[in-house]
Formats: sequence, structure tokens, C-alpha cells
Amino acid sequence: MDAITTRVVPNLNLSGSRRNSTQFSQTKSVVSISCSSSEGSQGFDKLERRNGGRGNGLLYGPVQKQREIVCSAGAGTGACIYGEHALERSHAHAAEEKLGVLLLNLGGPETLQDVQPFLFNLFADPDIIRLPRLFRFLQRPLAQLISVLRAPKSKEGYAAIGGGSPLRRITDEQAEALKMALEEKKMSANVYVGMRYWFPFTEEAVHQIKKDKITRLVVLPLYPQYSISTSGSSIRVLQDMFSKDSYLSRLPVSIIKSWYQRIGYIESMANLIEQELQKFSNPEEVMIFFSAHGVPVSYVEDAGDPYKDQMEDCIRLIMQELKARGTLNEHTLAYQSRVGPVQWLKPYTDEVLVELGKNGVKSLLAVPVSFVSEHIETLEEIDMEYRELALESGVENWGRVPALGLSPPFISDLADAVIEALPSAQAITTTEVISEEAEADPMSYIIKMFFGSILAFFLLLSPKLISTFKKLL
Ligand SMILES: C=CC1=C(C)c2cc3[nH]c(cc4nc(cc5[nH]c(cc1n2)c(C)c5CCC(=O)O)C(CCC(=O)O)=C4C)c(C)c3C=C
Ligand SMILES: [Fe+2]
Repeated sequence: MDAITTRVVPNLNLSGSRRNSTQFSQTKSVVSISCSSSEGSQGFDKLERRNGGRGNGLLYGPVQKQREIVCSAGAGTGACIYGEHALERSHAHAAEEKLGVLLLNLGGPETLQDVQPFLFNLFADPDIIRLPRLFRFLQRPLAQLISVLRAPKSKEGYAAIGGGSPLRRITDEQAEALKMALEEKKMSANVYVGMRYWFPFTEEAVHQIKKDKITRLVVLPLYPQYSISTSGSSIRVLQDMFSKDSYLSRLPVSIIKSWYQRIGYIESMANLIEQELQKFSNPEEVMIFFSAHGVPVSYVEDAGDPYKDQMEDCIRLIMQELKARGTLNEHTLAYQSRVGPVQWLKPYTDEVLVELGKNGVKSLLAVPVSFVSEHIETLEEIDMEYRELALESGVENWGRVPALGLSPPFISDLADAVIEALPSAQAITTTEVISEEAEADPMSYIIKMFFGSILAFFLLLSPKLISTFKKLL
């Protein structure tokens, strides 16, 4: 049969109800392209000059009006599975077109000096600290405050793993491996890396895509499950940029929003789990302990983040695969890495570890499941903090599954995901709605910013508040 079978996982409303706030960033001497992320990033211009090679000479432009957009690119939320003929067609496209793959990731500080500006960029993201609209003017002063207070603790963590995050190196290696895997499948493509909070920033990658005159683009966030705080935030930055540029707004784009349900990913995870289980003296007695990065409960309950549902579905699929292979171990899922005073998804990894130890569980295999590279939360939080906690609580045998990294079946499956996504690429169409902030009088924004900064300044000077914050962070 010639029919193309397409399975599209239900769509997400990416625009949600969030609006970007008008952003003031200083006028810079060089503006390669006018990219106005709603959060001017710290370290971006300064390090640009200092390091030259780290970026592309791309700097933020002066004050820009932000517009909310409704995006229709890459219509499917998750995997689109196409029949043979669609694949043939996409190979034919490859002959005429210049294909690009944009890998989106979080980014991480490369040195201890990078930690505070990296944290500023993270907390200045309205998808990370979701303030009510009335208080949005406090986003940047608050990000400054929290990043300064959080930096010492984060620095300790990064110091313990060698003084910086390995994320850039690993993501670059994954990009190279993906390019080769695509070539093996007779698909030639440029693969770009765009980080959300540190070098190379997404804006730099997009600038390069434009320079290279890419004619069709697949966007692949390196997060298996979708969250507003991760893939959602990176995609929003892209939407902002694409909607303001005549070339980018016409470029056919396919966005793979989540891919945890791909059989290649599930099998690769099951392979790693089986390999690590074999290292225990009694593999069948080991509890498989999935530890996912948490998000605040309000993301799921108020903002409709599908992250928790997708995570649970992901664990179900991995366990189903293991069962089919005759691996019948018990398992549990908990959430790690909470930050700040609000409620995060439960159960919390640290609390469950203590409980399991008390209940007599002797062997545990930790499985990081929300990320595909080693990073601070695997190398420091799991391998050091949680391991120690588990051993203190009565667990005797501890193991940890490595992140997928460059695992060949995993990279090969990512290449398949890219090839399958190509035919559905379409231009990002935008319905522009001028946001309230953009419509507002710029003077009132300046006044709000001024008083917000004063407020944040006094908060910063209050020792009592600082100690309260320090306890919370
Ligand atoms: C799926 C993965 C991730 C989700 C969901 C996520 C949400 C989220 N994170 C923070 C705060 C911090 N995250 C930090 C580092 C960090 N986060 C992820 C992944 C997810 N975050 C990764 C891979 C990394 C590490 C990068 C590296 O350098 O190796 C940090 C900085 C480190 C620290 O101080 O602990 C913070 C802070 C929030 C608030 C949030 C959801 C709202
Ligand atoms: Fe995080």
C-alpha cells in the first residue's frame, strides 16, 4: 500500500497564556542580527569580547518590542512516523536542499566564574521563574538576587566535578556523532548546537544557520520529555527570533518536541539498565530507581506542563521493554534537584532514598532519566550526594546507569527521528498579538523597572532576608 502512515502525538499549545515582557538591553556597538530574546543574557556581550571564539560576534540589539506569537511549525508534539515513501521523498529533498539540524540544550558554566552569570540567565527566563504578569518587571532584579545568593552553592557543585559543566563538550560530540549517523543513512546535514543559558547561545546557532543558507531545518531539543521549563523555553526563543526575520519566517522547520516514546530511545535505556544490573552480585534483587529532574508542581497543575505525564509514560515504556526481555525488577520514580521555597513534583529523590534504606532495600540502581548527557546533577548530585545518603540510610550496593551520551543505537535513533521529521517541515506561521507590555507606555515600564530594581536592591541588603533565602535555596 502506498498510504503514508502518520502518527502524531496530541499537540501542545506552545504559546500558552504566557507573554514576553518588553526587554531593555543596553545598546551594543555591534549588532550582527537583531535578535531580541526577552531576556538579555548576562555574560553574552562581555564574554563575547573577552573570548572572541566562543561566540559568533552576535550581540543583543537595543530595546525591542516583544510580540506574542502562535506557532504552527512542526505540528506534532512528539514522534511523527512516516511510511517508506515519505522517507524516499525526504532523501530526494536532501539532494536539492541544504538541511540543518538544530540541537537545543540547556548549557552550563565552563568555569567557576561563569556560574553566577549562567544562573542569572537561567533565573531571568520567565519559563523558569514564572512571575504573575503584574510582577514581571521584577524578573531581572530577582534573577540578579537569586543568582548571587545561589552561586556559592552551585560553585561548590561545579568545583566537585572539575570546575565546570561538561555539557558543551558532550553536546558538541553528540552533534558530530549525529551528523555522521545521518551521513551513514545517506542524509547530509549541518548540525548546530544552541544552548539556552550559556555558550553557544541559541541566537548564535540561528545566526550561523542563516549564514549557511539552510533551506530546511529540524529542531531537536535534547530533552526526551517536554517541559515548559526546558524544550518549551528554548522553542519560545526560536519562535521569537523566527517571527521577526523574513528569511527565518519562511524557512521550513520541523520541531521534534518530545521523543521519549521512540523505540530506539526505550531500547537504548533498557540496554544500559541491563548492563548495569549485571554488575550487582544479585541483579534480580536490585531496585531500579528512576530519578528525574523535578519541576514545580504549579507547572503541571496550573500551566498544563505535560512533563509529569510524559515522565510516567516513559518509565512505563522502559519497564515494559525490560519485562519483555525477562527483567522483572522492582522500580520506583522520584524527582530530584528542587530549588527554592515552592512545592516541586513529589516524591523527592532524597526522601525516597532514606525511606527505601529504612525499609530494608539493600541494592539500588539509580537511573537518570530526564537528560541524555552527564551533567552536574548526575556527576555531583546522584554520584556524590544521593549515593552517600543512600549508603547512610542502609543501602549496601549502589550503582548508576550512565547517561546515553554517544551510545550508537541512541544516536542512530536520533538520526532516524530527524529523517522522519523532515517531510513535515513547514514555515513558522505567526499570528502576532501585541503584548500588553509592548503596548504600554515605555515610560511606565522604565518607572516599574526603576522601582523594581530599588526594591530588589533593598531585599539584597536585608541580612535577615538573605539568610532566609539561603536556607531556602
Ligand atoms: C529535564 C531536565 C531539566 C528540567 C525539567 C529543569 C528544570 C529546572 N531547573 C531549575 C534550576 C536549575 N537547573 C540547573 C541546572 C540544570 N538543569 C538541567 C535540566 C533541567 N532543568 C540540567 C541538565 C542542568 C545542569 C547543567 C550543567 O551545568 O551541567 C541549575 C544550576 C545548577 C544548580 O545550581 O543546581 C539550576 C539552578 C529550575 C528552577 C527548573 C524548573 C523550573
Ligand atoms: Fe535544572
